[in-house]
Amino acid sequence: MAKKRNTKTKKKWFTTPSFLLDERIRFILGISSSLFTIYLGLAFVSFFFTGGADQSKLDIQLLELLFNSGIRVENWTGKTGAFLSNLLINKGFGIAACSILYILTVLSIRLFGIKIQSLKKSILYTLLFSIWGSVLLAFLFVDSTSTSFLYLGGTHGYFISEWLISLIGNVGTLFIIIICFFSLIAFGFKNAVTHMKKPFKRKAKPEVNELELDEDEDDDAFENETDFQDEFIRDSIQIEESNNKQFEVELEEEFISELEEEDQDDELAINQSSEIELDVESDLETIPSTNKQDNDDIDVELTIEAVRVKEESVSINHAPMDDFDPTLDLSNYNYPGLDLLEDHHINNSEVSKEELESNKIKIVDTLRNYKIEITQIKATIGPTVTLYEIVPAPGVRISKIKNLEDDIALSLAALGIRIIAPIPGRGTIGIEVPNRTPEIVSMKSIIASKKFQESKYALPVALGKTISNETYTLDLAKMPHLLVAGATGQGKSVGLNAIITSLLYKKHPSQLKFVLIDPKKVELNIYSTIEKHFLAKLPEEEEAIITDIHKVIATLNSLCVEMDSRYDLLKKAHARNIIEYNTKFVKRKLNPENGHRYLPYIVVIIDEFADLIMTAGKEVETPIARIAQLARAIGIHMIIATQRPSTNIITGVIKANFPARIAFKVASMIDSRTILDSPGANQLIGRGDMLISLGSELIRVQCAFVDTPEVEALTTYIQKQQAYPSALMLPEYVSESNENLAEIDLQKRDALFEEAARLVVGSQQGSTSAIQRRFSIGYNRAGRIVDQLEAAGIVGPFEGSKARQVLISDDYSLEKLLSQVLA
Ligand SMILES: Nc1ncnc2c1ncn2[C@@H]1O[C@H](COP(=O)(O)OP(=O)(O)OP(=O)(O)O)[C@@H](O)[C@H]1O
Repeated sequence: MAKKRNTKTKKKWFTTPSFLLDERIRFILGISSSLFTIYLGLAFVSFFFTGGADQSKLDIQLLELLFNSGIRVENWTGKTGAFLSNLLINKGFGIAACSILYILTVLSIRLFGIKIQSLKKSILYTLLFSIWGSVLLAFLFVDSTSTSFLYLGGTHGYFISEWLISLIGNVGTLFIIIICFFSLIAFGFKNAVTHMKKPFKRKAKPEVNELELDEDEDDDAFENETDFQDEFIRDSIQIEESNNKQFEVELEEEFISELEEEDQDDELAINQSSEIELDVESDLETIPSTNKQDNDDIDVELTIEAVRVKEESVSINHAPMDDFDPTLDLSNYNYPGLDLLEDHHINNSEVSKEELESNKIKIVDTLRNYKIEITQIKATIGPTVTLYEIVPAPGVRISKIKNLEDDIALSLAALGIRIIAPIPGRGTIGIEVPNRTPEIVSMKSIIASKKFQESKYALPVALGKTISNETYTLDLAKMPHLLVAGATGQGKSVGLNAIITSLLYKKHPSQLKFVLIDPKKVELNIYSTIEKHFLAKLPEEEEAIITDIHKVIATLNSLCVEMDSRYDLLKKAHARNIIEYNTKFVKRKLNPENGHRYLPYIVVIIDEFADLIMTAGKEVETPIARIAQLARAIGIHMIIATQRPSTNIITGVIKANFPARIAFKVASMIDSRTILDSPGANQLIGRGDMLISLGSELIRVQCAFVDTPEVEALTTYIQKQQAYPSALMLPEYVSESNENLAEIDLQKRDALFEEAARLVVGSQQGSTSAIQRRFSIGYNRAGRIVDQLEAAGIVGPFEGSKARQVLISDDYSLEKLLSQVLA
């Protein structure tokens, strides 16, 4: 069942010219083509009546016919219509030439963007049919040419049939025509051979042993599928009379795909559904239904018919369509332009030759003081630091140079010197020295860079520039999550804005949603205006930017629910990850009626993760770890940021699940180790200077600078455009304890139960957070008490983000109820 369809890429027989990609041109061409079809149709019809009268005029030279206005014809569509009809019918394929109208109709409809048939197959089979038809008609009505102006088989038909008759005689020609007929049917219609063989096979017994075995196996294997799929599997066994399992599975998948409105470009049989349906209807009328269980042998025909009936209803209701385009919901959405961003580096000054030279001398001298000779030194100027790469003389111990970090810093009188000894893969030792006037790397230059613009990443993030001035981009989808830490004021918020900005520049609102968690309440608020375009939130939640700790817990758990439901969808679709799933969905291989939906990426950003861990501990750590462990394949990615890089915040669980980390400048080497598992972040110079650790790699990057007014301009630009009616709704999260309401034993109620009941009734507020605050207890315990209150009938059921209804209106009723409960 889970076997994959063979996904060979097929070469396109025809590539659409670029001008046809313009919808307006397609529309105009569609109208023109439709009107031309009608015109030609009228010309043909008229030709049958007026062709005789016009014949003499049609024999004159074409140019004269067309340009001599003195010549008039009877044909309703004028000389052009008369000429075309004569050319296609009499000089071409006879009456069979009318089939060109069919091709033109399919083409016109296709130009309007509606795909009812495969154009390739329509053209091919219609042309073959015309050739065959013209030969047949010419053969049958060979004498009619002498009595009528109309050549029923056209000149082509007469020529071929005359030639065949001379070659193989009348009988031979008839046989050739019959062979061609069956060939056309056999190749043109799927399963046509089976249907044609039906009358002969009716009494023939299938090879019982093999087939019975296969059928049993398949019944077991697919017992959880619908009856209809079972039928199909039997169908595939019997049609092919083969026990080749692989092939059955392929057929079955193909069929399910058809059900789900697959774009059947390559399957003429499905395109010809009306013929199949006709076939089936007549079969059903004539063949009495046979109970399969009555017969020990497999009834080939009966099962095939059952399948066809199902196929019929599906193919009528869901004609194959073009690929689904998720961006069509907001088809007028304009991606933001570069003009919204600013050029911050206008005042940037370059590192002078003199600065480089003096640094070089100081480095060489300091090393010499410690008896370390170098053979080579090379400088690479970065935006904020310059990397001096040195090759030490043979015999120098690398650790010796490494230990001189402080001495070199002293002699250069500069902070933020970092020694990389050795530079991996280069065979040199690097000394990073901050530039006297650091350059600001503007977000604009990074977004405009070729690397970012041409990036094919699923979630492209442009972070800044490396030490060699290259644009540094990452695919967040591959990370798959990111931990960002750094002391306050070192560029973390700017870094988060750079990440969000780059995603906003590349993604359509249908493809990406952010869940923004901001306990500090100020950092991410700027994005609230793009709620209906790019944000996701809990149902009935007013604010899309989550600031309340309880809502954070509910949101994280809701993301876990979303994660589980996405996994179910992937499983149902036999897709391994979101990309495969969405590709199938876009190709219309997944039916929305079966719960399938286009899955946008969800990027969860938590700014100040420390606040959450401090207040809710495990309650946030557990869902974060769960999402981090599992969410990669289903397109949920997390970025968590903190300015407190201590081990009680960045716990082992968090670290284990966030292999990709960014460190801005931190106060101590210990902090650096906590974030990156190595020192270095303590030697950064701040203001966006950062170290990115991707597993084993450690890269120094100057973060792109994007200022608040720029982000505002960007969000305003997006906000002004057509939006979805609301933010993406995350699934409602119902706490687990709630589900087991029936199992709650009030005899084992919480010690605070009574007090909580009085609080709730007194304040007429059934909120978990109120209980939590009032009694200074954890969220879980407060949740359990509320569940017990519900079980006792004091509060109503969970209602999403709204507070629960209080069912007891006064203290008297409460005391009465409590006396019963406590008894
Ligand atoms: N990439 C950068 N390039 C140039 N300057 C920067 C960059 N990033 C930050 N800065 C400067 O540093 C200041 C502080 O940055 P930011 O607000 O991002 O710090 P932070 O780490 O988020 O601080 P906090 O944790 O207190 O919010 C900015 O106002 C800006 O002047």
